[in-house]
Amino acid sequence: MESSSISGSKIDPKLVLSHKFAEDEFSYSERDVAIYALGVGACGADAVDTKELHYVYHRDGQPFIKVLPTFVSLFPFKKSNGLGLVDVPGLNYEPSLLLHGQQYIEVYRPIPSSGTIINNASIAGLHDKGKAAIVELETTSYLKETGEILCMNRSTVFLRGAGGFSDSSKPYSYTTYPPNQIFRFSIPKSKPTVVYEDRTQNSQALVYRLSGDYNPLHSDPSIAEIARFSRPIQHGLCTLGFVIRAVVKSFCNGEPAAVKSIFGRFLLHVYPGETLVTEMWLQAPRVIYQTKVKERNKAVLSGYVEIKQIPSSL
Ligand SMILES: CCCCCCC/C=C/C(=O)SCCNC(=O)CCNC(=O)[C@H](O)C(C)(C)COP(=O)(O)OP(=O)(O)OC[C@H]1O[C@@H](n2cnc3c(N)ncnc32)[C@H](O)[C@@H]1OP(=O)(O)O
Repeated sequence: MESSSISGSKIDPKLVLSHKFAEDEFSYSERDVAIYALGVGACGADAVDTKELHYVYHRDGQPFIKVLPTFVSLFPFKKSNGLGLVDVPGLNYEPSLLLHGQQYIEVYRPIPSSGTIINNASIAGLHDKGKAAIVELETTSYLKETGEILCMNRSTVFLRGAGGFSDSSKPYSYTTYPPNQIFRFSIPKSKPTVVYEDRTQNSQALVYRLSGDYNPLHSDPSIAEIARFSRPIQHGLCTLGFVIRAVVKSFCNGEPAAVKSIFGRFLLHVYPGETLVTEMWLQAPRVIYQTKVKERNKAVLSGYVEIKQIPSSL
């Protein structure tokens, strides 16, 4: 296999994997946490929801607002040069054809409602899928004040048209992490433990982008068309935020600090305004989930959440 199908999309694995990102620092406030929560639909169905108001408001005098575990999925976007996958030597691709493929998150301690974070990023994987290249960006985030590790994000991007860079008959595939780190799961055939339905707003992506992912694929009809969609699509991480909020509500009594790790694979795009129906199966300590878009009856996301302690009432 040699060069790729889209001109200008040439990948040099050696160069890509040897790239070193500069350390990044950024701060966030409770306002950022609340805007994120609204962007992933918190209180969207019920403004006084007792399991959600604490994400956006100091309910009953609580000193800090609570932070959804997926808030940390924003951290890789806080790089000084934006997305983090631009200006990587040897990584040439057509940006309008980039799609978010998967997200894996580990949260090691309670997420503060404000703080200063230091990010360390590296390329953790590169795969040649022929029609596409897959790149995995791993970002470990530390609390600046104490130096403690807070979380890790592994973001997988699917670069349509950028595959075909292997120089042997075996497709190139490399990761820096052990394959067993991500739990292999299949969607159970049994009846789900909980089914949760949530309608996204027509303006959902326009609200979500204010949290820091300004890719015009999610806001600009002409860019969406170049990317081969009929209209702007929802950010994958916005959909993931909706789903994990449903898991926290259904299995953690609304307590976001109960979440240990999260995995999600984006199976198909979501258009803002569509209804997400999430089926969840409790397989302690995990909740396996699959989300479908009701209007098209298509699966759009599946994965699992690992929970520290399942309430005994479940
Ligand atoms: C700072 C971090 C950067 C983060 C990125 C930020 C940019 C954000 C962009 C978005 O939010 S885009 C919106 C969210 N994403 C989507 O809507 C994508 C939805 N998924 C799809 O449309 C499809 O799944 C796909 C990605 C186009 C792939 O479908 P396709 O039919 O082309 O693939 P297959 O033929 O089934 O498989 C080929 C090969 O690739 C592997 N694979 C398939 N899907 C994924 C995936 N989602 N993630 C990772 N890998 C995937 C699949 O296993 C096959 O590999 P092999 O099994 O053959 O080895």
